Amino acid sequence: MSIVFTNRYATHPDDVKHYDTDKLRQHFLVDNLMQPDVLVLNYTHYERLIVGSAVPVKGAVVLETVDALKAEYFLERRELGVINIGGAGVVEVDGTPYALNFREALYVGKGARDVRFVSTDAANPAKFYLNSTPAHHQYPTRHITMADCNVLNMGALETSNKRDIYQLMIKGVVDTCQLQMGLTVLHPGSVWNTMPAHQHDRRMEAYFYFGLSEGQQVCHFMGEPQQTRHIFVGNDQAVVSPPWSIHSGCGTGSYTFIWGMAGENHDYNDMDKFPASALR
Ligand SMILES: O=C[C@H](O)[C@@H](O)CC(=O)C(=O)O
Ligand SMILES: [Zn+2]
Repeated sequence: MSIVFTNRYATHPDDVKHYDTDKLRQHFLVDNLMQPDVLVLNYTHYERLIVGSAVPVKGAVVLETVDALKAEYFLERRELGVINIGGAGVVEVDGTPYALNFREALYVGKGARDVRFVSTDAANPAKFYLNSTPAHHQYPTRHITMADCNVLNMGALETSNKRDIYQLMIKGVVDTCQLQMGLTVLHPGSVWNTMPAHQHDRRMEAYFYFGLSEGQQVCHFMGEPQQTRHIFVGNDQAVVSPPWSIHSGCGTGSYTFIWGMAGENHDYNDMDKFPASALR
């Protein structure tokens, strides 16, 4: 197994106004996820959230620490959220195995020393999406299934945004220091997510898109509401959303995405909404 590590600094909205397509992609698109037998870690300087992945095929992928953390072990001062979007797999936390099926999640609290990812069947490997943020308190490690989580039924077919938001790591379901994560599944025929769009200057967010058919893309909208930009996103790619940015997408086909947030509070509903007519 090998490690791919990238470092991404934060941006100012006045600066981003002047970015062309390539520069927007360089700063916000994450297109190196889900590489077999690689621990992928993209360290963002937005709330120091790490966007990563582990796809174990030949053996286990181990959550090794990296020099940038200057930590004895990866979760010495961090918490971790894991969601499996592939075949059945197991996450071992200090020797305790947690079986994670498709769309199931694991919260791993600060202090876990040995975390490793394994696929149950190498021919249909698990694909673990990872978000990790700094933590200052140790909360218990928890396995969360789709049945355990809170579900929001949003949108309508008439507005092409009928979708179900599965809040896997959310206040009331699992205790975390700052991490919130969930899955949003679009109904057939619906292509818009997060419309009306919103901003939450208290928290950053990352959107990871998957389940797209061959050749399909999601056009992800970002920027300040009055100064939007777009990024075309392919399957298994993510966009890092700064606190000042809206984050919304429209697919050329159906898709699912994982959202992960970190920042000031745990109030999922404290977003500032912008109707389509307010966007520029
Ligand atoms: O702050 C919350 C996040 O942006 C997402 O949960 C929104 C979302 O999945 C959707 O509306 O489709
Ligand atoms: Zn949001």
